[in-house]
Amino acid sequence: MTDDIPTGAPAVRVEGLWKRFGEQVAVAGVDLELPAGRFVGLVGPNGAGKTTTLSMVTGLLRPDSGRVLIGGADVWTDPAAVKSRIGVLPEGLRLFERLSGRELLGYMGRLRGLPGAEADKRAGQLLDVLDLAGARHKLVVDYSTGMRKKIGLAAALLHNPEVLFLDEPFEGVDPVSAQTIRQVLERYTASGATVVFSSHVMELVESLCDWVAVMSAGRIRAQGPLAEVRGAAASLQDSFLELVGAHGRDAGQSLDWLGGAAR
Ligand SMILES: Nc1ncnc2c1ncn2[C@@H]1O[C@H](COP(=O)(O)OP(=O)(O)OP(=O)(O)O)[C@@H](O)[C@H]1O
Repeated sequence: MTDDIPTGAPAVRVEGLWKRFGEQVAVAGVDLELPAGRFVGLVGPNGAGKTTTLSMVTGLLRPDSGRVLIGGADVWTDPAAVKSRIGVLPEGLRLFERLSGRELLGYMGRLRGLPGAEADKRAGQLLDVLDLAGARHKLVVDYSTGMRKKIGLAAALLHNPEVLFLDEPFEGVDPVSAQTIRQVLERYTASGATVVFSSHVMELVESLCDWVAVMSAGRIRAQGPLAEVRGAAASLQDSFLELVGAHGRDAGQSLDWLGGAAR
């Protein structure tokens, strides 16, 4: 992995994206240019606008204004061209709860236009790799949080998309499965595909991503190669706290009633 500036067309281009919910401006003019073949981390504090941005970028939520291009196709004017190119694991993913894991993947593969035999083959392979083979006949409604993340990831990967968008993909996933997911995603980006994922876990982003966008209060505060965004800071965490203005914030000192000594 290198930190050079990309020369090819970006995998994802976002121009002037805005979204308001009543009085609340959730996304306030976001511009992004994400190069192909990168592992991109979108980081920001709670309420920064990450989920809202990813929802608009993946065609799940209509922006108030702005434009999103994926592989040159406009998400909102040419959705069919975009949908076949992307895989999405959204926050609070809704699944077909009354299907088993195996049935769900077979069905999703067919929905994505794969021939039945190919859909079933890929479904079986993904269930094996993600350690869900033992639960393939269990109904999705009975899956744990981590299992739901993994089956959602499998569904997003089935059609081998060019760009994969993942909202907090490691939340609720055990360390062994997290390592597997990591390896699957690293292999996927090494072949030229792009992963864009949101996370609060800076160490994870620092160890996985080679490109980072930092968001706070609806705006992008920094974006670029990991080393550039980290700058002179000791860690991405330090640079993040600096960028979102969290250094020097009351870290609980005012809660003088809290703790055994105060009793
Ligand atoms: N459907 C909605 N209706 C009203 N306000 C919303 C809605 N969705 C998001 N918001 C507001 O928009 C802002 C951005 O929310 P968003 O979920 O995009 O942030 P986030 O960065 O993903 O946060 P987190 O890390 O906590 O998941 C927040 O202030 C949130 O309250």
